[in-house]
Amino acid sequence: MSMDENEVRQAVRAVAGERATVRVEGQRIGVVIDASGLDAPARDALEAAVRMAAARPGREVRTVVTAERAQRRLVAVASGKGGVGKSTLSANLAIALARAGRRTGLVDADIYGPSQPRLMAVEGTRPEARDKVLLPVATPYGVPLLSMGQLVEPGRAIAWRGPMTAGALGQLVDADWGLTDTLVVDLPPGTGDVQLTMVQKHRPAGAVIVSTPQDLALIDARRAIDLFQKAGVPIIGLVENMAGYACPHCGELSDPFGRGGAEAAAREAGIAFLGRVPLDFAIRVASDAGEPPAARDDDRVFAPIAAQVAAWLRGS
Ligand SMILES: Nc1ncnc2c1ncn2[C@@H]1O[C@H](COP(=O)(O)OP(=O)(O)OP(=O)(O)O)[C@@H](O)[C@H]1O
Repeated sequence: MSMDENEVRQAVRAVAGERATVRVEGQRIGVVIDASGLDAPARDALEAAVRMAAARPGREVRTVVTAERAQRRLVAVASGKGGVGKSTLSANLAIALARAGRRTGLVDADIYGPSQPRLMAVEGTRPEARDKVLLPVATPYGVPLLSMGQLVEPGRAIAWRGPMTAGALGQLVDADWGLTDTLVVDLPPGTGDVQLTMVQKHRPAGAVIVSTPQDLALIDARRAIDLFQKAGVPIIGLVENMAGYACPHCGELSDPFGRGGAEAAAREAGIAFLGRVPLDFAIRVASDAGEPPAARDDDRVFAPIAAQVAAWLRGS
C-alpha cells in the first residue's frame, strides 16, 4: 500500500520544523532528528512528538537523534598551592560570567576538598544519570554544577589515583551540559594527575591562575603557569586573592602583605593581571553560607574579573 509521504512530512514538520528529515523505505518510516543545542528533556520531548506525528497504522517508525557537540569552552581555574581561594574564585567567576550573559556551568574537580556544593548552596545533592551520562545539578545562581564531591559518599575522603580521577573528571566534563557554552573548572591545587588530564584530554580554552600576594604562593603559581604553558594552553591571566585587608568595621583596605607583588609577578611572566580580591571577612561568611558575593547586585569585585575573562573568550 502506498502511503502519502508528503502528508507524513507535513505532520512531522508541524512538530519539529527544520529539525527532522523524513525518509520512507518500504513499510518503515525513518526520521532523523537534529537535536543540536537541546538538553536531554527537550530532546526526549521532541523525539516523542515526532514519533506521534509520524505514526501510521501498520508502519514502523524509526528515529535517529543526532546532535552536534555544542561548542563548549573550558576555563580552568588553578593555583600552585591549596588554600589560596581558588574555589571561592571559581564559584564567583562562574556566577559573574552567567550574570554577564554567558551560559556558564561549574565543574568542581578538586579531589582534595570539593567545596562547590556548599559554596553554591546545593550541599548533599547527587546528580542523576541518564544513559550513564550525568545531569548537572541546578543551583540557585543559574549556574549548573557537577562536583567530584557528588560522586562519593558524603564525608568520605577521596583516595583515587590516576586513572580513576581521570575517569571521574571525564564524567564531569562530558556530562549533559545542554546549552551551557562555558565551563569553569575548579582544579585541585598543584600540578598532579587531574591537571595533566585536564590539559591533555579536555583542552581548556584558557586558564585563570589564582595566587595570594605572598612570595611562596607566587612561586607556586609560576609552576601552575608553567604546566599550562608547556601544554600549549593559554593563560587568561592571574587573579590576586586576599590582596589587602578590608576592615570589617569601616571597609578600609590595608595591605599587610605588601601591594603589587602579584601584578609584578604577572608582568614578569608576561601574563595579564585580572584583578585583586581583598581579604574580606564578609566574603568568607557569605561563602560558608552558600551565598556567593558575585550573586549580589552590589558586587564590584568579581564582575570586573569576569568581564575580562569574557572579553578574552570573545577574542580568542
Ligand atoms: N578573599 C577572601 N576573603 C576572605 N576569605 C577568603 C577569601 N578567599 C577565600 N577565603 C576563605 O579562605 C578559605 C579557603 O578558600 P578556598 O576554599 O576558596 O581555597 P582553595 O584554594 O580552593 O582551597 P583548597 O585548595 O583547599 O581547595 C575559605 O574558608 C574561604 O572562605
